[in-house]
Amino acid sequence: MPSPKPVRASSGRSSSVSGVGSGSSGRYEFMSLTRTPPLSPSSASQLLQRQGSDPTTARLRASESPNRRRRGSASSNASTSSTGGGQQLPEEDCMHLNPSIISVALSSLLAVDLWLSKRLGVCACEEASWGSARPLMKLVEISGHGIPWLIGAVYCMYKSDSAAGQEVMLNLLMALVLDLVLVAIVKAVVRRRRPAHNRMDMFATFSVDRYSFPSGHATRAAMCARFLLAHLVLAAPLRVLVMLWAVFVGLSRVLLGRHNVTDVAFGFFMGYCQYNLVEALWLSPATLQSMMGQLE
Ligand SMILES: CC(C)=CCC/C(C)=C/CC/C(C)=C/COP(=O)(O)O
Repeated sequence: MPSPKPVRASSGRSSSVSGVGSGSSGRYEFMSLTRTPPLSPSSASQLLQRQGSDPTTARLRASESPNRRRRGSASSNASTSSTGGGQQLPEEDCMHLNPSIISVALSSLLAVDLWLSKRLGVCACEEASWGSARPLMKLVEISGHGIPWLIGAVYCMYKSDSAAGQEVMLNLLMALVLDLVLVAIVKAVVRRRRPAHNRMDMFATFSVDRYSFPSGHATRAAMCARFLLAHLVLAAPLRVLVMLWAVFVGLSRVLLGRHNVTDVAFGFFMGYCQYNLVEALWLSPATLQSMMGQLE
């Protein structure tokens, strides 16, 4: 069952077509019009038949010849369902006029998300209300960037003098690469634009990083925090610090205007799940030896 899709009101065709279907149901009639191929005289009359409840359309219908109208209603009766008012509407349009609760809930969530994210973007530029905190936020951004984490993992693996330490760092490296790949895939599929108030002045980004869903910093922060808490022996204050760091990295994405709230929330969720994947794919010395053996 097709569900209503968001309408792009900016295209020239959209605005001219929506003018035909004014009224509260215009949006959904407009949806069905946009799916129709370029209008020929016959398809135009079919479209007009589908606008039965609209006053403008009713006037247009009145100007049609009676013969044509009779033919039209006879053929449409075969494929229509009746409405409460006794009017006949194509089944397709009936479905568009009854958007599911889920799509309404999703649209509302996205509207709240955009509104809240814009309000929270208080460090989006120097002139913003918390603009003076922007340099600090950018430091937090760097602390969650992929490059320092990759360099840090390689350095620690190289410096570690125990096999256990090297194993942990190797798996952290694998986790970081996995995170970059998964985030790039989701960003490329979803293609959600960054907030309009974001300044694209991040260092070292891939082309998919022009998209904002999910936040790569949030996935990395959640995954790395779980990784460090599970594999490093840390005193309680340090454990709290690791968790606070992860939360702050996520929060800073919204304050800097880089992301909407939902990008960060989903990023945290995705990073949390990614850690489970890392555990499942854990590279032990035995696995590594057998992999090396297969390569030789
Ligand atoms: C060695 C190598 C290819 C490193 C690539 C590291 C890199 C450029 C990571 C991208 C990090 C980044 C800017 C992610 C975007 O984060 P969002 O939170 O803005 O989604």
